[in-house]
Parts: sequence; structure tokens; C-alpha cells
Amino acid sequence: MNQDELKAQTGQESVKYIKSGMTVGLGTGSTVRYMVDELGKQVQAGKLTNITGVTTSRRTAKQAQDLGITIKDIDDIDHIDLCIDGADEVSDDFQGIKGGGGALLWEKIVANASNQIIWIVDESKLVHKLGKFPLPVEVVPFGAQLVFNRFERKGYKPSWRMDGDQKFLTDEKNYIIDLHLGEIDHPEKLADELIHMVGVVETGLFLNRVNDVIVGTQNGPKILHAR
Ligand SMILES: O=C(CO)[C@H](O)[C@H](O)COP(=O)(O)O
Repeated sequence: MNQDELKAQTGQESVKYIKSGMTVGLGTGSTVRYMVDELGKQVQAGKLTNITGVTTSRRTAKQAQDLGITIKDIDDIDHIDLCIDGADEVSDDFQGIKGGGGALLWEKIVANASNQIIWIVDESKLVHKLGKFPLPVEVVPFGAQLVFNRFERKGYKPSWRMDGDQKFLTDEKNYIIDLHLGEIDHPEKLADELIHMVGVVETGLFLNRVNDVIVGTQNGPKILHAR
């Protein structure tokens, strides 16, 4: 199976954890796309009823609505039963980097409101330590170059997330700076440092959050219980 087939496998498998009546956080990315497609099929077939989706990006909202899944604004719900999202890296101790698709801020807000979180990844995303994947940091545009320069001085090897020849804009119209750290020895310390820098809105470090990870492998989907 190629990587795309592994993504499809894990995305489809994750829908088994959705039960009728649930409010479900719908993540963002190519793996989640398969999950939302499968959820849409089951909703259309009447196998899953009374499903409400809360999405982590405008992209996912459009896909879900086109498939006939009811979508509510996060401010109109009081909790999310289950959030299913992708990840860019998952370490041995179940810490994660997310935001490769640029949706980290809404993803973290939706995750925060969720009773249970499942990440769906293909096996290439499992790492010993986080950091090979560039760490996305969402920053407000005003003074963003100053934040970038500060990252540079700290040796964090920043690069601007681009969309063609323009800076990439998130759903909140912010920029993303990717930090090429190599290996992150102390993710909690780093998350704390970054979030306290003026101009930083959110980081792609998702720490102590995920309950289960569904991994697409050549031998079929494997579930890893984190907490
Ligand atoms: O965090 C994300 C988007 O902001 C995605 O979940 C992450 O980038 C994984 O994406 P994919 O399933 O396409 O590999």
C-alpha cells in the first residue's frame, strides 16, 4: 500500500468510533478527507443519524456540508464528544506536531472543547522524538517580521509558510512561521516559551491531548492508546 492508501485506511477506520447522536470535531488534511468522505457516506445511507460536525477549517466545512453533514459553529455547541484529526508527527510518548495544513489554531480550539481525541496517521508519522517536521507557529501579521527575526536569533531556523509568491494566510488571516528545529528535547518548555512571545497566536505543539492514535500500517489499522 502506498501512503495515500494508508491514509484512506486509517481515515475510514476512524469512522467506526463515531456513534449516532454525537457532536464530532472534524479535523483538516488529506487523511481527514477520507474520514469525512466515509462519514458522509454513512450519514447519507442513514447508518449514522443525528450527527453534528464542528470543523477545524473552512476547507473541511465545505467538504462536510457538500456531503450533507450538519455543521454547527463552535460557539453554538457546549461540547464535542469526539474529535478526529490528523497529525504531522506523533512521538513515542504521544506528543504531536500539527498544522502542516495550516489549521492549527482552529484545530487546537476544537481539540480543547473535545471529550475524546483520536489522531489518524499513516505509519510514517510515528517518530521517536518530535522536531523533524517543521513546527508551525501562527503569528499575527502586525510585527510578524520582528517575531521571525527573534526566531532567527534564537537559532530556530524559521521560514515563512508560502502560498505561491504570497505569505500563506490562515482561516484567521494570520501568517505561519515554520521552525526547522531538527529535534525537540523539551516540547513543553518550548511550547511555553513560544506561546508567551508577543505576536504568537498558537503553536503546532499538541501536548498531552490525544487519547488514541489510529495508525495505518501494511498489516491494517493499528490502535495505540495514549491515555
Ligand atoms: O494538522 C493538520 C492540518 O493543519 C493535519 O492534520 C496534518 O497536517 C496532517 O495532514 P495529512 O493528513 O494531510 O498528512
